[in-house]
Amino acid sequence: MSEIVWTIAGSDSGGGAGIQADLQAMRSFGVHGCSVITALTAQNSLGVEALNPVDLAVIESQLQALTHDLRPQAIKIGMLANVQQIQLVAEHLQYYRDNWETPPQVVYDPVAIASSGDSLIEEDAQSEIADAIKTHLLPLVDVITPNVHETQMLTGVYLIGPDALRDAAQRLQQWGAKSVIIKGGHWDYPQGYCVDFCRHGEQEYWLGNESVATPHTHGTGCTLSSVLASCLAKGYPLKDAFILGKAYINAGLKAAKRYGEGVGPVAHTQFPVNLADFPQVIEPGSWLGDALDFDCDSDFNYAAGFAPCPERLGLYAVVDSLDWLALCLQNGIKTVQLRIKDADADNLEQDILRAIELGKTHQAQVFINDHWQLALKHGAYGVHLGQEDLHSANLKEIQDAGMRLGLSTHGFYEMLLAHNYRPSYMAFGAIYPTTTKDMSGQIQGLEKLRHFVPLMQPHYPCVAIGGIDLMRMAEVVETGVGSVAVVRAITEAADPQAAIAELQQAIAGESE
Ligand SMILES: Cc1ncc(COP(=O)(O)OP(=O)(O)O)c(N)n1
Ligand SMILES: Cc1ncsc1CCOP(=O)(O)O
Ligand SMILES: [Mg+2]
Repeated sequence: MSEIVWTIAGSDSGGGAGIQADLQAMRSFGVHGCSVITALTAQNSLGVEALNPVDLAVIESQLQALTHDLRPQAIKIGMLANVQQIQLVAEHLQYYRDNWETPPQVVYDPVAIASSGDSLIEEDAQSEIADAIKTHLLPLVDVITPNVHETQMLTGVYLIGPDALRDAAQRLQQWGAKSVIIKGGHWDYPQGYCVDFCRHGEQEYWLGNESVATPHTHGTGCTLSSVLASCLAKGYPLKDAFILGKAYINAGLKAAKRYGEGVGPVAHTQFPVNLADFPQVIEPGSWLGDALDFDCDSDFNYAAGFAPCPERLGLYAVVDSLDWLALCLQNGIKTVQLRIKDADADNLEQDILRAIELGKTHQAQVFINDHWQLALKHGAYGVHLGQEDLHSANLKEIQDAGMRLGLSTHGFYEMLLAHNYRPSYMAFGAIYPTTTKDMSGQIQGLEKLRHFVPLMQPHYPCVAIGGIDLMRMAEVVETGVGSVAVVRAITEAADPQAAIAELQQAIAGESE
């Protein structure tokens, strides 16, 4: 545990929301949570009996103590009971931004109404509070996570459909929030589903799943924003944090129990491990995409379910020439990819044709990178595509031809997006830094690979790629991944044949 996350929020005497939920969620994601308490709410499962805002001087002293030591990578802000508290917290955030070398990422959950329906802000000052949030806080916020009611309160936009969510999110961005996640828990659109929307800069992400049938939803908003802050502190991209937050909430709702006579708390479980808890990435052309009226390009070629390939692909050589491909096959590698990045290469079609033939001669799985039309034309065993190819390649034709489809993924969001297509295998990368390709900002590391493999390997062969060599093979294989793809470990080896033999041994677990 090396990352620190602060929660600046209210205490919930009932133990289901506020600081009490935040610290539990942070613990589940392996970060150290610190707290700055803004109010001592008196509440139970039936409702809020008193707000009891904490004096500004007491909030200030907590912030000072944490500023002197325990500086955070991320801050989650929850209940701020009045305009003065908003101003004080904003002043601090501005100070961190101006004076700290690495200012923390700020996630703001603008808690206004508890799940019981009771107000969590001083009611007679609602419009002043909304103004103070917009003027002072939003310019300093990285991610704001309002629910439907809070979105309407802040923007005045009535959320009748997806375009209204887009509009409201853009307004919040215009007031300064870099990213907006609108939680659809109360939206029920389409009926029976929980759809959440994220606008990150200009990008849009929609996640959905069937609503979990439980009345015990207290603390879901606090929990989601705490998971987001924890994941951002760990360096995850927002879209991956969004996925994990939703999966954690779904698991918590399924495990939620009744305490008291009213609305029980969402349960706190662990880093999500069950695929069934993960949301669906909603794409145009999918059932949920249609239900939400997403524009769908006429040439969108959605296809799901591709021909299978062996469950464990073993050592997977990725090479850029026919000579290398032949050498790998001659030395017993059964999975090889021809990755020629120059689309105008003189002999491109000839090389692809020959690679396909060589694969057949050696009874090996030869995948063609990028050039899916030529792969189709010449009957390749399979193609390997990146996520950016998904909307341009003719997936239906690839599927109909019985050709295998391998897909690249970089993180949890892309993993779930790839899952929509039920590919033949899924690749995760880059596990380590590599000089073969610019993967800056996309290094996954072993910790994430340890999460990807148990989630996806029951459904697809999984491949680890990026910066893997003989030295690192043992720790990669230890994750359980059934295939390891390498470029330089073979092509830059002093003795490539010997390197292939050693890599094969290591992947089979036979090395010392
Ligand atoms: C096995 C395997 N995994 C990932 C990749 C990367 O593919 P892609 O994202 O299409 O990027 P380019 O290779 O085209 O640069 C791969 N080639 N093979
Ligand atoms: C093509 C690709 N995709 C993700 S990492 C990578 C390159 C892997 O090369 P190396 O094994 O030399 O690090
Ligand atoms: Mg590619």
